[in-house]
Amino acid sequence: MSNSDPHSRNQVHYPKRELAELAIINYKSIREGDPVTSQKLLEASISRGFFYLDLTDDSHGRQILQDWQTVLELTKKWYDQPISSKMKHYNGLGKMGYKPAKEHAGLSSGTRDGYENIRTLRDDLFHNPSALLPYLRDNIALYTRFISELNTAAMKILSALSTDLNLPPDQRFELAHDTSKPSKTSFEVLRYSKQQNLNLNPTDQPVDGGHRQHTDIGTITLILCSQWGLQAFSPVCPTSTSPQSWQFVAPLPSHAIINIGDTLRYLSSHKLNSPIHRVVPTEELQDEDKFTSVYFLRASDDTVVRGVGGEEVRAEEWFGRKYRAYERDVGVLEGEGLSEVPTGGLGRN
Ligand SMILES: O=C(O)CCC(=O)C(=O)O
Ligand SMILES: [Fe+2]
Repeated sequence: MSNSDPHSRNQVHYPKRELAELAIINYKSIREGDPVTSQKLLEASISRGFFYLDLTDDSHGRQILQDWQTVLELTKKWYDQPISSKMKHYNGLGKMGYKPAKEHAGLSSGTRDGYENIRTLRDDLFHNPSALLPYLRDNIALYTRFISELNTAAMKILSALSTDLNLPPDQRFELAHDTSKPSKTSFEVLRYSKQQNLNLNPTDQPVDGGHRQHTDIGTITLILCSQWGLQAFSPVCPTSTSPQSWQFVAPLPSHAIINIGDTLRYLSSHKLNSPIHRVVPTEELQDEDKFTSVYFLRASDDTVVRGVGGEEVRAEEWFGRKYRAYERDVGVLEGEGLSEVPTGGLGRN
């Protein structure tokens, strides 16, 4: 195995963790339109729906990595204020601004999630800066550059996939992402509180924490994270007879983690896979909070797709339905006939 192989590299430190074997896609090659890389990208998007994007040997990739560090520093500082100050920026479920922990269901029935979130809508950044959180507005040049680069990366991936799938010009995925139309595209930074008491729970009851299993709502998700916790469900096909398991997605330095979301699965007539994933607290991280920075590229609000059960749904409506479902406990969702929503119809809630 080569040195850049995520499995050989991480097995040394985490021998007991089952790892997801994901393809590594070189961003520079995607930008240059290399057909071999593009084919590899398509295969990864059809199979796991998860892959790494190597940002190292491209100037735009390096700019993303550099700006991410500055954004993280600013965000960590913001998170360190008292909850009462942060709650002034809470605008409700699925809205821009601050989200406190426990708003969504947790990893198992009866528990709640373990992360706070700051959501910035791309539309606010470009068209309505007065709606931004003040610390973002004070650094608007940085955020504009960073989010523009993240958007370019996500759009390059979409465009390569449209070409790989030989889509006719009027059905290319890019067309559903017209930036002159409103969308729920957002940049978010999640903070998972450290789980210091995880293994000291005397009753062995499930505890609050992590991020419930779900599929993402939009088209392309680009994750920047240097800490463990993200897991992908395997096998990807719910009807497969091979053993089911959760596999860790190892954080690789200087690589983004990309996954496909529901809307792109629907737009591709279910050819591309929108993988089920979750975040679990891990023992090694109990002395520090985990931060995940994510760009969620989403189709414009008026995009119509055939979703769960083949019925038509607007992208905006799918967003609202997912958030209402994320909030509800698994048992409640079943009672309401909504258990397919968090995983986009992939059969596990
Ligand atoms: O925190 C992570 O690693 C992933 C977060 C995630 O899956 C999400 O916000 O949709
Ligand atoms: Fe997700």
